[in-house]
Amino acid sequence: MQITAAGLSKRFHRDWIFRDLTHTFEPGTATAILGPNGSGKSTLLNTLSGQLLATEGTLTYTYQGQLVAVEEVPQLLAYCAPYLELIEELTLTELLQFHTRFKPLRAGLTNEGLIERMYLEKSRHKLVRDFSSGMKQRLKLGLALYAAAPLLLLDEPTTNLDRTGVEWYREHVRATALGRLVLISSNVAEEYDFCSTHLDVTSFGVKPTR
Ligand SMILES: Nc1ncnc2c1ncn2[C@@H]1O[C@H](COP(=O)(O)OP(=O)(O)OP(=O)(O)O)[C@@H](O)[C@H]1O
Repeated sequence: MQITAAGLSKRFHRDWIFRDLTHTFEPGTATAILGPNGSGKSTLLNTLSGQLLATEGTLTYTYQGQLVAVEEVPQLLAYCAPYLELIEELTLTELLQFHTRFKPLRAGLTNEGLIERMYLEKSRHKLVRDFSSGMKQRLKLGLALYAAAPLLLLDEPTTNLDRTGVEWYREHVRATALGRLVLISSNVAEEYDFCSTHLDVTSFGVKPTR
């Protein structure tokens, strides 16, 4: 998946959140979107993925050499963010059965295989409502990282994770980033230190890290 932004700007009411981003997010690359609280990282992530309408500028999406209409982007993306909710009335097994019907897992991975990768075997039949906040975050991340989607969006991915959870995230994000376009909104270096590009939402100074 490739996203090309030209003069991209977003305003809420009278406030410009970001202005004039011109940048191509290349397939197979990972970009960290950085900036202090309230600077517009989540807004940029949601605008780039077509979930929020830009105030000015254009976005062009391509996948495997074909233009993609903005309406088709949701089918191609996997998203993990603190403000996205899980269906808490389902057990883990039920939730995976439901979720993977419209967001399939990558080839060769079964629901049971994903449960094992998330180390949630003992919670197969537990209601998601009764998961700890760290278990919920691991589940949200597992669903996004292991979805068969060429665009991966992660907003504050280690929210609620303990040390073991952070290490789990670091291992699995690297294992699943290959070949995808990955965008990570973050303030925590260990969430994005593998990213090849850093994009500061307050300045749009785009700099490669290596
Ligand atoms: N729907 C909305 N209507 C009006 N203002 C909004 C809306 N969504 C976000 N904002 C404002 O846009 C600004 C940027 O918010 P955003 O959530 O994108 O920042 P952020 O950098 O992701 O913050 P954080 O690091 O705290 O998650 C904030 O001032 C916020 O209040």
